[in-house]
Amino acid sequence: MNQEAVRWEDFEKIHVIRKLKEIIGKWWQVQINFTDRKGFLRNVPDGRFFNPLNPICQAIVADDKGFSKRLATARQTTVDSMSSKTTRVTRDPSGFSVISVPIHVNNEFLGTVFGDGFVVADSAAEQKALIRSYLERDFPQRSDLLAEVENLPVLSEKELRYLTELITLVVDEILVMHKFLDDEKSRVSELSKELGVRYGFDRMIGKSLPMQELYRLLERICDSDATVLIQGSNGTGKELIAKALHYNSKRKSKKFLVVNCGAFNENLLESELFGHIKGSFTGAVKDKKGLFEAADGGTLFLDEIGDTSMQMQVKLLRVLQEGTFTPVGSTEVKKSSVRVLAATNKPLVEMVKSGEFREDLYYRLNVINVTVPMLKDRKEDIVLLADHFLEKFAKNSGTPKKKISKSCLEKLMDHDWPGNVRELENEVERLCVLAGDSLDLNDDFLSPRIKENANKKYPGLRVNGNLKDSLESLEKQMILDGLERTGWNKSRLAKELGISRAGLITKVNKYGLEKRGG
Ligand SMILES: Nc1ncnc2c1ncn2[C@@H]1O[C@H](COP(=O)(O)OP(=O)(O)OP(=O)(O)O)[C@@H](O)[C@H]1O
Repeated sequence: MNQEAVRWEDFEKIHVIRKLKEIIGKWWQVQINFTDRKGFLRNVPDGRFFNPLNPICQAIVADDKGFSKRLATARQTTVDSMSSKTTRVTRDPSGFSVISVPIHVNNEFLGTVFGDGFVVADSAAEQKALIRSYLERDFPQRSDLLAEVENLPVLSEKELRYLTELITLVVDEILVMHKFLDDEKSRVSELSKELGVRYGFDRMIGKSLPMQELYRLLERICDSDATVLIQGSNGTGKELIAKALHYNSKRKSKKFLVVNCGAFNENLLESELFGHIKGSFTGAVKDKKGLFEAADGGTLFLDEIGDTSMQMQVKLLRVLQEGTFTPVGSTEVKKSSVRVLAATNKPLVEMVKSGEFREDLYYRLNVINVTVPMLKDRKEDIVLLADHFLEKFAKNSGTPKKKISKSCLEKLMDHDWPGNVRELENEVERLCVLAGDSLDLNDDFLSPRIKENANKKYPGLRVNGNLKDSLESLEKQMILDGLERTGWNKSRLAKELGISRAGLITKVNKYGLEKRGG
């Protein structure tokens, strides 16, 4: 796959990485996290989790200012690691040691494996003093924390080497995973055979565990005549599943017909499903076959079944139980051998309880239940799906296939996709259209809600409201972080920020960032 995303969430699922993190935490109370190429901490549940064994670090991240300092340290360390290619052990402004090992895949910098919350033997006394004064200044009420300074893990040179080795093992695991991803596409068929992994069923795409289970279920039920109830949120692929069931069944040479039960009023739906005879109502100028008759021998897909009235539910029950129905205005009982598939995004069980849906019909429909997972619960499918939609767009528009940038794909992975696969399909199409002739799809073209959502994960960056306020808040944050990082060395920071020292001093005064007590 030439455009794999960095799958930060998946790193946590790798057994070896989990074990290594556990060991590092247990031995040295060092919390291992990942930073992306911009230095943002990833996979930090709730944004704040920190090694519970280290009470000082816990207190720091629970405090807004302390947490933002930690983020600033992670950011700066990552930026410094970008060009170094080697492990860096540095110190954050509060006195703790920080270790970061860069992750490079195919010469591309992806981010770092980042650890903090310890001190090193050589400078332990000096670091502890710094930490004490930091705690006294920022946590004046927490004298208990001062006592904990003595319990902080002090790493000897040898231990630091071990720690580096263990973190490098974490990086190695990540590289192995990326290698696997790169090779993945070319090995799809081989893998399918070796591991029994399915990348699709009919035109359905997805290789996540829930989709694998779904394919297995579909395989087992496609040839049966039993009614199937397909449940899932909007855009999860219910209709696609219904089609796949039909075209993989012995009925495939017969018709597959779809009716959206929510789109008709009671009378029209009845006529649509069962047909009518001429003159049975105004506008019935000739006899019309209903879908149950037209789909005889094939499959009828009743979409939005949760939207049908109680009267219609009685009629549906009859045709499902007896295979018979009567066209509107007729007395003739007709027979049909149709396989019925029904779908809904409504909670039918609840509706049965509240009396809005007939229990007998529910059981009659739900002989086999297929529940389609939401896209946010199978994010590993996003890459494959996006690739599939890029290919589809290229084919339909007769243009070369475009490529989604890594950072853009990362944002797609961060989004929760309330509209599921349909929303993703629309987003990829939008990206392709907005990119015009360009083959590279980058963040600029993403929908604002997806961009915003990604930014929300990074505290400190405001993306809504007044532009001037947002820029000022970002400027203030950058200056504060920089001052702390450089130990209030304004000349150095001014140089780093690319502004004059006088300009920096004006801004420091404007934002009231003068060092307290200094
Ligand atoms: N697993 C998948 N692989 C490829 N395309 C998919 C997949 N799931 C959904 N799609 C595509 O996403 C779009 C929405 O799917 P579909 O209409 O089947 O969803 P639905 O659950 O029936 O939606 P609704 O509840 O809104 O009717 C379609 O274009 C479909 O082809």
